[in-house]
Amino acid sequence: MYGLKTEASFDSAHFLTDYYGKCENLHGHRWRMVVHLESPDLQADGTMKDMVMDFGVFKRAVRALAEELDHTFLVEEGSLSDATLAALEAEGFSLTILPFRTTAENLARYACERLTEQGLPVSQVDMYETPNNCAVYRA
Ligand SMILES: Nc1nc2c(c(=O)[nH]1)N=C([C@H](O)[C@H](O)COP(=O)(O)OP(=O)(O)OP(=O)(O)O)CN2
Ligand SMILES: [Zn+2]
Repeated sequence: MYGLKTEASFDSAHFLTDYYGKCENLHGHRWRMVVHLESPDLQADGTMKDMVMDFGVFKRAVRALAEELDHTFLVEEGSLSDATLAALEAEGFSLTILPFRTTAENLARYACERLTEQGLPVSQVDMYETPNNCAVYRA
Protein backbone atom coordinates (compact mmCIF):
# COMPACT_ATOMS: atom_id res chain seq x y z
CA MET A 1 0.00 0.00 0.00
CA TYR A 2 1.28 3.47 -0.89
CA GLY A 3 0.50 6.60 1.05
CA LEU A 4 0.81 10.37 0.74
CA LYS A 5 0.28 13.02 3.38
CA THR A 6 -0.06 16.78 3.24
CA GLU A 7 -1.57 19.41 5.47
CA ALA A 8 -3.05 22.88 5.60
CA SER A 9 -4.30 25.09 8.41
CA PHE A 10 -7.16 27.51 8.77
CA ASP A 11 -8.28 29.98 11.42
CA SER A 12 -11.96 29.79 12.21
CA ALA A 13 -14.38 30.68 14.96
CA HIS A 14 -16.94 28.28 16.38
CA PHE A 15 -18.84 27.31 19.48
CA LEU A 16 -20.27 24.00 20.60
CA THR A 17 -24.02 23.84 20.97
CA ASP A 18 -25.32 22.23 24.17
CA TYR A 19 -21.81 22.11 25.63
CA TYR A 20 -21.56 22.87 29.31
CA GLY A 21 -18.19 24.54 29.67
CA LYS A 22 -16.08 27.22 28.08
CA CYS A 23 -16.53 25.85 24.54
CA GLU A 24 -20.19 26.90 24.53
CA ASN A 25 -18.84 30.43 24.05
CA LEU A 26 -17.73 31.75 20.70
CA HIS A 27 -13.98 31.18 20.33
CA GLY A 28 -11.44 30.40 17.67
CA HIS A 29 -8.84 27.84 16.73
CA ARG A 30 -6.05 27.47 14.26
CA TRP A 31 -7.29 24.16 12.88
CA ARG A 32 -4.57 21.95 11.43
CA MET A 33 -5.84 19.49 8.87
CA VAL A 34 -3.57 16.59 7.95
CA VAL A 35 -4.84 14.53 5.02
CA HIS A 36 -3.64 10.99 4.25
CA LEU A 37 -4.10 9.26 0.90
CA GLU A 38 -3.72 5.54 0.33
CA SER A 39 -3.59 3.48 -2.82
CA PRO A 40 -2.60 -0.12 -3.54
CA ASP A 41 -1.25 0.89 -6.94
CA LEU A 42 0.65 3.72 -8.55
CA GLN A 43 -0.65 5.41 -11.70
CA ALA A 44 0.38 3.45 -14.76
CA ASP A 45 1.10 6.23 -17.23
CA GLY A 46 0.85 9.92 -17.99
CA THR A 47 2.25 12.81 -15.99
CA MET A 48 1.46 11.07 -12.70
CA LYS A 49 3.12 7.78 -13.69
CA ASP A 50 4.46 5.96 -10.61
CA MET A 51 2.73 8.39 -8.25
CA VAL A 52 -0.36 7.96 -6.08
CA MET A 53 -1.10 11.53 -7.14
CA ASP A 54 1.03 14.58 -7.89
CA PHE A 55 1.81 16.36 -4.60
CA GLY A 56 0.96 19.62 -6.40
CA VAL A 57 -2.58 18.47 -7.22
CA PHE A 58 -2.99 17.01 -3.72
CA LYS A 59 -1.79 20.07 -1.82
CA ARG A 60 -3.85 22.44 -3.97
CA ALA A 61 -7.04 20.49 -3.19
CA VAL A 62 -6.29 20.50 0.56
CA ARG A 63 -5.29 24.17 0.56
CA ALA A 64 -8.45 25.13 -1.37
CA LEU A 65 -10.63 23.51 1.28
CA ALA A 66 -8.66 25.22 4.07
CA GLU A 67 -8.98 28.54 2.21
CA GLU A 68 -12.75 28.08 1.99
CA LEU A 69 -12.99 27.70 5.78
CA ASP A 70 -10.30 30.23 6.71
CA HIS A 71 -11.42 33.31 8.65
CA THR A 72 -15.03 32.20 8.66
CA PHE A 73 -17.38 31.49 11.53
CA LEU A 74 -18.25 27.78 11.46
CA VAL A 75 -21.90 27.68 12.46
CA GLU A 76 -23.92 24.55 13.14
CA GLU A 77 -27.13 24.81 11.15
CA GLY A 78 -30.03 25.71 13.44
CA SER A 79 -27.82 26.81 16.33
CA LEU A 80 -28.40 30.55 15.84
CA SER A 81 -31.65 32.36 15.10
CA ASP A 82 -32.31 33.71 11.62
CA ALA A 83 -32.17 37.21 13.11
CA THR A 84 -28.68 36.58 14.53
CA LEU A 85 -27.45 35.13 11.24
CA ALA A 86 -28.90 38.09 9.34
CA ALA A 87 -27.25 40.54 11.75
CA LEU A 88 -23.85 38.83 11.40
CA GLU A 89 -24.15 38.81 7.62
CA ALA A 90 -25.24 42.46 7.63
CA GLU A 91 -22.01 43.26 9.52
CA GLY A 92 -20.07 41.56 6.75
CA PHE A 93 -18.98 38.50 8.73
CA SER A 94 -18.24 35.41 6.72
CA LEU A 95 -20.24 32.39 7.85
CA THR A 96 -19.89 28.72 6.95
CA ILE A 97 -23.13 26.97 7.84
CA LEU A 98 -22.55 23.26 8.47
CA PRO A 99 -25.16 20.55 9.06
CA PHE A 100 -23.42 19.20 12.14
CA ARG A 101 -22.04 20.18 15.54
CA THR A 102 -18.65 21.72 14.81
CA THR A 103 -16.49 19.23 16.70
CA ALA A 104 -13.04 18.31 15.45
CA GLU A 105 -14.39 14.79 14.77
CA ASN A 106 -17.15 16.09 12.48
CA LEU A 107 -14.81 18.53 10.75
CA ALA A 108 -12.36 15.69 10.07
CA ARG A 109 -15.18 13.64 8.49
CA TYR A 110 -16.37 16.67 6.51
CA ALA A 111 -12.89 17.27 5.08
CA CYS A 112 -12.62 13.58 4.18
CA GLU A 113 -15.97 13.67 2.36
CA ARG A 114 -15.23 16.91 0.51
CA LEU A 115 -11.85 15.66 -0.75
CA THR A 116 -13.15 12.18 -1.58
CA GLU A 117 -15.87 13.82 -3.72
CA GLN A 118 -13.05 15.34 -5.78
CA GLY A 119 -11.62 11.89 -6.49
CA LEU A 120 -8.80 11.86 -3.93
CA PRO A 121 -8.22 8.41 -2.37
CA VAL A 122 -8.45 9.76 1.19
CA SER A 123 -7.82 7.19 3.91
CA GLN A 124 -7.65 9.45 6.96
CA VAL A 125 -7.97 13.06 8.10
CA ASP A 126 -6.41 14.30 11.34
CA MET A 127 -8.05 17.51 12.56
CA TYR A 128 -6.01 19.28 15.22
CA GLU A 129 -8.09 21.68 17.27
CA THR A 130 -5.10 22.60 19.38
CA PRO A 131 -1.46 21.58 18.97
CA ASN A 132 -2.05 18.69 21.41
CA ASN A 133 -5.62 17.63 20.64
CA CYS A 134 -6.51 15.92 17.42
CA ALA A 135 -9.57 14.05 16.11
CA VAL A 136 -9.02 11.33 13.54
CA TYR A 137 -11.48 10.20 10.87
CA ARG A 138 -10.69 7.09 8.83
CA ALA A 139 -12.56 6.53 5.60
N1 LIG B 1 -13.63 15.20 21.45
C1 LIG B 1 -13.75 16.54 21.40
N2 LIG B 1 -13.69 17.24 22.54
C2 LIG B 1 -13.79 18.57 22.48
C3 LIG B 1 -13.94 19.22 21.26
C4 LIG B 1 -14.01 18.45 20.08
O1 LIG B 1 -14.15 18.97 18.96
N3 LIG B 1 -13.90 17.12 20.19
N4 LIG B 1 -13.98 20.57 21.23
C5 LIG B 1 -13.89 21.32 22.31
C6 LIG B 1 -13.88 22.82 22.19
O2 LIG B 1 -14.05 23.24 20.88
C7 LIG B 1 -12.70 23.58 22.83
O3 LIG B 1 -12.40 24.75 22.13
C8 LIG B 1 -11.47 22.84 23.08
O4 LIG B 1 -11.27 23.05 24.42
P1 LIG B 1 -9.97 22.67 25.20
O5 LIG B 1 -9.56 21.30 24.90
O6 LIG B 1 -10.23 23.00 26.58
O7 LIG B 1 -8.93 23.61 24.48
P2 LIG B 1 -8.05 24.77 25.03
O8 LIG B 1 -7.41 25.46 23.88
O9 LIG B 1 -8.81 25.64 25.91
O10 LIG B 1 -6.96 23.92 25.75
P3 LIG B 1 -6.20 24.17 27.09
O11 LIG B 1 -5.42 22.90 27.24
O12 LIG B 1 -7.21 24.37 28.17
O13 LIG B 1 -5.37 25.37 26.85
C9 LIG B 1 -13.83 20.70 23.63
N5 LIG B 1 -13.74 19.30 23.62
ZN1 LIG C 1 -13.33 24.96 20.09
